[in-house]
Amino acid sequence: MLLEGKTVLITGGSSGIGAAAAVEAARQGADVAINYIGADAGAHDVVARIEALGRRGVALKGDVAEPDTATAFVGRAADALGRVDVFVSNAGICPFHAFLDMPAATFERTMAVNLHGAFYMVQAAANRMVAQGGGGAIVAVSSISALVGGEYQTHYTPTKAGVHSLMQSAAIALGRYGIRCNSVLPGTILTEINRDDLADTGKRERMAARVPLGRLGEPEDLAGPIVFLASDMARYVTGAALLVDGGAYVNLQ
Ligand SMILES: NC(=O)C1=CN([C@@H]2O[C@H](COP(=O)(O)OP(=O)(O)OC[C@H]3O[C@@H](n4cnc5c(N)ncnc54)[C@H](OP(=O)(O)O)[C@@H]3O)[C@@H](O)[C@H]2O)C=CC1
Ligand SMILES: C[C@H](O)[C@@H]1OC(=O)[C@H](O)[C@@H]1O
Repeated sequence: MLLEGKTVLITGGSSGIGAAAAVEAARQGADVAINYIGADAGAHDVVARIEALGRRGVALKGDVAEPDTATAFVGRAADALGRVDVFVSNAGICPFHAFLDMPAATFERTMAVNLHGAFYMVQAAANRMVAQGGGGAIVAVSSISALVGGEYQTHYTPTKAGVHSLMQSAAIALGRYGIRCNSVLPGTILTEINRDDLADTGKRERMAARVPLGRLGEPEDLAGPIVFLASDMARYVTGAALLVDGGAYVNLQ
């Protein structure tokens, strides 16, 4: 098991990629704490799946856009589970909208959740790891959207580029403490975040058609890469970004 005896904290763990990563971390031997903002039923289901694997699970509600949520989540999770070995910054939103009439509130909320939230959470987790000693691993869920654009994502893609950049700089700042920082860059993964957008069958088929592996992703497709980067198997990997997109990015023609 890749994470035996470790404790893993994941933001946005109540659904989609975060939920899949939480359950896989438990399957790989970790106790897991998840943060979420509203989906009590989803969070409780993930905790039940963690406990069914014989591990401890904790769900803590809070808005990652609020700086205090970060210290509260890391502190309460560490109190419950003992320490913080792995931190996965995953919570995010993508309210699709055209550029020219993008409401300021939509732009600012997307920045606050996706980028500011990641910063506060990673900072709080890193401070805990430094204080407890022994190093650690941080994995941030960025996106293929850190590298390419989207017409209805002009507020969103900069946040994903920012998260990718945050991991690069944090890798330098935290290397001396033995804390590794990496990002995963998912392609299009079928989750709640894009359920409405991909209800457009034409768009969904066009998106799938550009994937060399022939399908859009499932949340479980991210679980292995996240666990790998979190594990000691990746002990000399830091500041790296791992595309998990079925080959979509390289498919120019
Ligand atoms: N799906 C995709 O195609 C891709 C997704 N990503 C990224 O993956 C990450 C996870 O998204 P995905 O699994 O797809 O989407 P989901 O909508 O399924 O999951 C989003 C998670 O984030 C939580 N969340 C949202 N806002 C907040 C907040 N303010 N504070 C705390 N938690 C919050 C949600 O909690 P709750 O359930 O309580 O609302 C939920 O647990 C995001 O960062 C996204 O940008 C990257 C590339 C592609
Ligand atoms: C939510 C989108 O479908 C998804 O988000 C990303 O980051 C990917 O690039 C997809 O566009």
